Amino acid sequence: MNAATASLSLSHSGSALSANYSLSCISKSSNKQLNFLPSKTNLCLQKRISLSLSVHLSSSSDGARLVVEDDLHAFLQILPSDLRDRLQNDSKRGQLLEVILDLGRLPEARYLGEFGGKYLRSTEVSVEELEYAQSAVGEFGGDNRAGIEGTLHRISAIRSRKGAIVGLTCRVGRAVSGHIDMVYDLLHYGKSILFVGRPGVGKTTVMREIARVLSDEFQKRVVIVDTSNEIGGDGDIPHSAIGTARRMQVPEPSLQHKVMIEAVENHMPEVIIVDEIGTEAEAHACRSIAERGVMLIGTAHGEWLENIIKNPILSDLVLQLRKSNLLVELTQGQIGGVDTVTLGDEEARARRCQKSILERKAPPTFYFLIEMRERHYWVTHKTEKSVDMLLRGKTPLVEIRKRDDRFNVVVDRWKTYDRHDI
Ligand SMILES: Nc1ncnc2c1ncn2[C@@H]1O[C@H](COP(=O)(O)OP(=O)(O)OP(=O)(O)O)[C@@H](O)[C@H]1O
Repeated sequence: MNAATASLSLSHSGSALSANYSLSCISKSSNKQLNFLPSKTNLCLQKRISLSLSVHLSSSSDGARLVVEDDLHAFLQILPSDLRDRLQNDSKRGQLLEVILDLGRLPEARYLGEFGGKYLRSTEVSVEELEYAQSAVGEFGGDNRAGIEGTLHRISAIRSRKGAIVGLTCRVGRAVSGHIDMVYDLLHYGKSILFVGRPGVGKTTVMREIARVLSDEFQKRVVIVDTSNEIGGDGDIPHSAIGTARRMQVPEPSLQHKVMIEAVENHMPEVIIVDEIGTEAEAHACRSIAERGVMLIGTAHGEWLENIIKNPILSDLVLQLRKSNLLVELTQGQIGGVDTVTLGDEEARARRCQKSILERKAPPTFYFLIEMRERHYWVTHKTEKSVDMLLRGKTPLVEIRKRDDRFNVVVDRWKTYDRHDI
């Protein structure tokens, strides 16, 4: 795998910066020029006077595949100056995931994957340093998250009982182009897709790229319901990483479901993108949107499809039980909060199944469910089929999508589902 890093700095003073930049490289195999970034990007920066973009390329030996763009310079500005200098010269800064600032503790940097974490100095974080960081970021919302205007970085606060900020988790946001290869073919179906995966595996980052590809390449009317401004970045003008997708901000996280419905009723979207579906109201809003024929791209916390089936709040995303008139009793199910339908002998014989089965009464809201096990290792379910198999105690067949050591996407079809194969 080849990797290249390019740094680009732009300086400006005034209210708006119009930057012309393009990045291209020559594919070794075809000798073709590949363009990764738009040749003209308008960056409206109200306050910042300089901008530094780091662009990292991860590529296979026959051509570039992934372009990762961060704005680490803006991120570093909110940190104490000694940490800023240290991270600026850090050889692993391309892998920096988060900086943790907890009052009275040593500041820590956490890196992607195998790089782990490390303390950044031997003295504790002070109140003043937390206050400085707080003043350098936008306002914290009801979900205790804030951003840095014009960037994709996310700053999350931990508060004392009195409401004072005593800890900050500062996450580096990145715009990634090329990772969409993992699911590009699925987008052609126009069906809803739910991504699940542990925190930090890259769900939001992939939402962003899907928004861009569906709006710019597929020419769809895409609306992002952006609860903490994490997909489209902080500020009223969304980041160019979402392409021409429109972004609706959410005044208060508990209103996410209302904004989802408002998006459909007022703005005629063909696609709605929503991160972190976590409440019953949001799950119902998803169903209602899907029933109106709008494609949904969403994420939820949980590692496996079974986590969603067993979660009484989210299970509506993947199944809805049918109360068959053939049922003779309803008992507490073998699967989490799901009920078991017990069939009469005749019906069980006719269906050649056990007497106790679990049934859906409607197709799942999300046609595909993707378990993001690792950044480059995804398990794809056809939700309806997999749910039916799991409810009957059988093992579904799935598709494994991963990158090989040359960074090409490899799709293994008809694989037996195994929760522990990575
Ligand atoms: N393909 C990628 N290449 C490089 N960095 C990436 C990639 N995908 C994600 N990242 C980085 O990994 C970190 C976590 O990504 P992201 O916020 O998308 O995860 P997440 O699964 O949405 O997490 P959470 O559930 O906590 O919101 C971010 O710093 C992001 O910039």
